[in-house]
Amino acid sequence: MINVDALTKTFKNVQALDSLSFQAKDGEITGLLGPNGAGKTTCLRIIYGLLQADTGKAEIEGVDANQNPIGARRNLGIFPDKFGLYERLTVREQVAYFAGLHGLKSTEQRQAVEKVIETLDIKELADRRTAGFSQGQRMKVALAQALVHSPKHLILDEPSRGLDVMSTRILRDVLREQRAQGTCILFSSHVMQEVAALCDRVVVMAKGKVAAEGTPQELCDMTGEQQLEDAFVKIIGTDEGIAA
Ligand SMILES: Nc1ncnc2c1ncn2[C@@H]1O[C@H](COP(=O)(O)OP(=O)(O)OP(=O)(O)O)[C@@H](O)[C@H]1O
Repeated sequence: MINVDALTKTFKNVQALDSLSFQAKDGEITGLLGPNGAGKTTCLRIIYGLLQADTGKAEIEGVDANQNPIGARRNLGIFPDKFGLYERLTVREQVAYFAGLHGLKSTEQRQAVEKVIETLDIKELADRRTAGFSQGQRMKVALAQALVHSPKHLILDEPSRGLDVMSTRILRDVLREQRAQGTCILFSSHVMQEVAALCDRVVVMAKGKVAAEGTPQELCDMTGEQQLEDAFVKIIGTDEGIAA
């Protein structure tokens, strides 16, 4: 489980997070939905230990991400907002490198790399260097890096940005498979269809706070709307920055 407890973060005079609290449970896909600038990336970066919160804490399976980032990351697969790939490495080398960072060695590492290459159906890419890869191909490599150590928690920042329909479907299938295996999945998005299609629970964020949370049906019920899109607009007070 991921537990976000009263996180605050200020950049100079911008309050990015304002006492943000929510939980993402195992075996569920939790969507962090909010307009541009709502604080989604800031929140995810604190969870994966890249940023220090001013106050509050983020815990992965009870491990504090700020106090023990290495311990927290052991349990975490990260699909970051900018996936920098090592363009001189082949896909296989790259995924193996990440497996190594997570402590997988020799046979165990080789098996994990081959397994994730097979799961994501990227055998044809495996021995190519990633320089010049398309957005969808880069996404698959980033996903392979995130999954290679079979993490119990998976965090994805705007995972379907720039992807075509086929790549988006592959991504969704992988996330559903991971959920079926009990993985705790947290992803951010400002695309409503994506959230509606995938999420068990939605945390609607605006101005660094939780504006509402619940299942898509609960969000409709609490706003008296039939369509999720209308519910979101009512909760946030505007449709600016949210994509249908
Ligand atoms: N390093 C930084 N320095 C200054 N301001 C920052 C920094 N990182 C984030 N911010 C500000 O904090 C606020 C929240 O940004 P954040 O990137 O977390 O939002 P977001 O919900 O992920 O937005 P988007 O959907 O546009 O990616 C914004 O006002 C942003 O400009």
